[in-house]
Amino acid sequence: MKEYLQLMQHVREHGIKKEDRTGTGTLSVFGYQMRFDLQQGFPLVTTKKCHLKSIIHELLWFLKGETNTAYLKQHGVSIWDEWATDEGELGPVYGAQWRSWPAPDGATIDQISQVVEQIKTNPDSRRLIVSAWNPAVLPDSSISPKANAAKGLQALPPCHTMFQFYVLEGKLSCQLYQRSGDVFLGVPFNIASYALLTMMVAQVCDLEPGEFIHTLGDAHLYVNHLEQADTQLSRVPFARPTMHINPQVKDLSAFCFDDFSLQDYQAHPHIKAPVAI
Ligand SMILES: Nc1nc(=O)c2c([nH]1)NC[C@@H]1CN(c3ccc(C(=O)N[C@@H](CCC(=O)O)C(=O)O)cc3)CN21
Ligand SMILES: O=c1ccn([C@H]2C[C@H](O)[C@@H](COP(=O)(O)O)O2)c(=O)[nH]1
Repeated sequence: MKEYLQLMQHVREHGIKKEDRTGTGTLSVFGYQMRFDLQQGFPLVTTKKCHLKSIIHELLWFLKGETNTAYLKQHGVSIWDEWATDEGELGPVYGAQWRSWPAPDGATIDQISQVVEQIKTNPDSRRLIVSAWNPAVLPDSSISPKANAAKGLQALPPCHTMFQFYVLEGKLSCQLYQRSGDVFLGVPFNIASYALLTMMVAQVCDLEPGEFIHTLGDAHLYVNHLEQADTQLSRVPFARPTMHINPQVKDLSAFCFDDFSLQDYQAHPHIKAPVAI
């Protein structure tokens, strides 16, 4: 995972001090791209142990179209708790926009089913896009994430805002535009999550996985993550692990946690860091 370490090194060296919504302060760069060939192993960061269980459950939760943390809680995943109301509501975040984007006539649009159908029937299309960025439900930035969720708005505007698929020579690639990336905590999750999504969509469309291309807007290291970043930068990455997916699943909505198994994941010890709220 040298690609990830290069991003971290780049932000550490060239990032400029920038204030942010959370009041923490960051080192920030604008615009950065990484490419991961999914035929060369699964891109899970190895310079700190990453909690793949949380990543898989979060992705399955998005795909179920859910926006309440109840499913995550049931599976011991707490990464969204800080932004949710006491009832677990996050407002219409990713799951809602992916699977039930509200149309003007009152109907809802299942962007995920539509894009899978298009990949199968019209693979040369240049319109294979899913967007989570819906200006009608963006939060009011003068109130807290929880207060927004209580009002039926998104607790946080989507960070992974839109992704596009591309089919060439039997391989499926995916490019994500992420408007804002917390390089230490969020980005390792985002890379693994979209790599997995690409593999799952490839399998249900009878394609091989190609590349995952990760394009970042504001890529930042929070100033209270610098020591942790330096520890990581002093470590040498291990070879990538391999992800096995149950080959029998041919419907994107039918995947469950036990359909995934990661092999040969060798990683340096976990590094703790506080999350900026
Ligand atoms: N500041 C910030 N960074 C993020 O990455 C982030 C947000 N806010 N808000 C919304 C979601 C929630 N995500 C999160 C939140 C927490 C962790 C985190 O604390 N990770 C720890 C523990 C992992 C676990 O419990 O499984 C880690 O060491 O990776 C990761 C992603 C990604 N997003
Ligand atoms: O999937 C995610 C979700 C969130 N983040 C990070 C990026 C920022 O540090 C915060 C969101 O704050 P904004 O002020 O809305 O940009 O969360 C991430 O890296 N990945």
